[in-house]
Amino acid sequence: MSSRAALLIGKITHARKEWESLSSLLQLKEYGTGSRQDFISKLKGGDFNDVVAIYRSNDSTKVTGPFDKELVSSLPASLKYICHNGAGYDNINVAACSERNIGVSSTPLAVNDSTADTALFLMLGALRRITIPFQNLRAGAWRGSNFALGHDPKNKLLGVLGMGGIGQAVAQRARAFGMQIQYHNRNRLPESEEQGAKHVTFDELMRTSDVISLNLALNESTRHIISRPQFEIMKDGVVIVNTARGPIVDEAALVEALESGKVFSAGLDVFEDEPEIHPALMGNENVVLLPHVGTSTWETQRDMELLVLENLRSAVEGKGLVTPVAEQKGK
Ligand SMILES: NC(=O)c1ccc[n+]([C@@H]2O[C@H](COP(=O)([O-])OP(=O)(O)OC[C@H]3O[C@@H](n4cnc5c(N)ncnc54)[C@H](O)[C@@H]3O)[C@@H](O)[C@H]2O)c1
Repeated sequence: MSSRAALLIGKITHARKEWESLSSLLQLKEYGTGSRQDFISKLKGGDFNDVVAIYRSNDSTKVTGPFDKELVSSLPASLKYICHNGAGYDNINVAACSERNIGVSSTPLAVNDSTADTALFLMLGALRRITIPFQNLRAGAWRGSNFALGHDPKNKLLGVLGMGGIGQAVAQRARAFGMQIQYHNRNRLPESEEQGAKHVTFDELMRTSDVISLNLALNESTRHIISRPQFEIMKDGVVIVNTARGPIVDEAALVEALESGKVFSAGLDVFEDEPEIHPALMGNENVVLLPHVGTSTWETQRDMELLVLENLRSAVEGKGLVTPVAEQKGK
């Protein structure tokens, strides 16, 4: 039996067999449930001293809390890789991991289709202000007295902020609905990959888009990147779709912009203080709300788990991580 171990934090639901097959390479340990305090005391007590790679499930932040500086500094010296299940990894302090030479991977690509499908679902729902007839029908009022006409996506200008894997999948789908596409990204895409989408400045995207889809990662420079000054310059009647991360939008400013009519409607899968939802969003029938279910399909959940395991296997076999996080690419 190998003296090296892998540690699963949280659960694997769809690729259990594939996880167990790693036992030919490594000893397999698990920390399924517990508390941050208990986890840290096990780390300090040496229970995981032979662990070279961690599989970190998406929901395990509920068990251990974020992998912040404190937790990263308690990880065993043997640890070389953290393979995280999730495209967003804002609950891992990557700089602290890099300082300790710990490689971190996430699960981009696998999430693109289901998250983009969710964005389109929210966009179409928001354009139609679908919450109103949804609620009225279930209340036995058929369309209801407050029912009003919505808007078509056709010929509208969609602004994609963050043209990575999900942003591109959103653009591809929106094109099929007859939308024009413009985008702003940290780095402009090669022209061959733009598929007709126009690269514009952040300001131009804010000023001219009919619908704005948020598809960028959350970090210190993108927190509240959409706040009062941005709402002020947007077109009257703009539609906002957020499937990225809640804190990218200043939620209080969004509430004001919805209440003033500046924003026609919003489709939100993510919130600033999940699972708490701003009461003014909850009470606003012009908002379509989902409880962070962007990747909640059988196919995508399995693909994500398999990609975490692919990263873990490749890393422990000495071939490096397959999908390292952006901050560590090329290292
Ligand atoms: N709702 C969900 O369930 C769900 C599912 C998957 C991912 N997400 C979120 O979606 C985000 C995007 O995922 P992805 O896989 O497309 O990531 P990605 O890394 O492929 O794309 C993000 C893009 O944003 C760009 N970017 C970063 N900072 C920017 C800035 N300040 N201005 C403009 N562009 C900027 C990057 O250059 C990159 O092209 C993730 O970080 C995650 O938080 C949410």
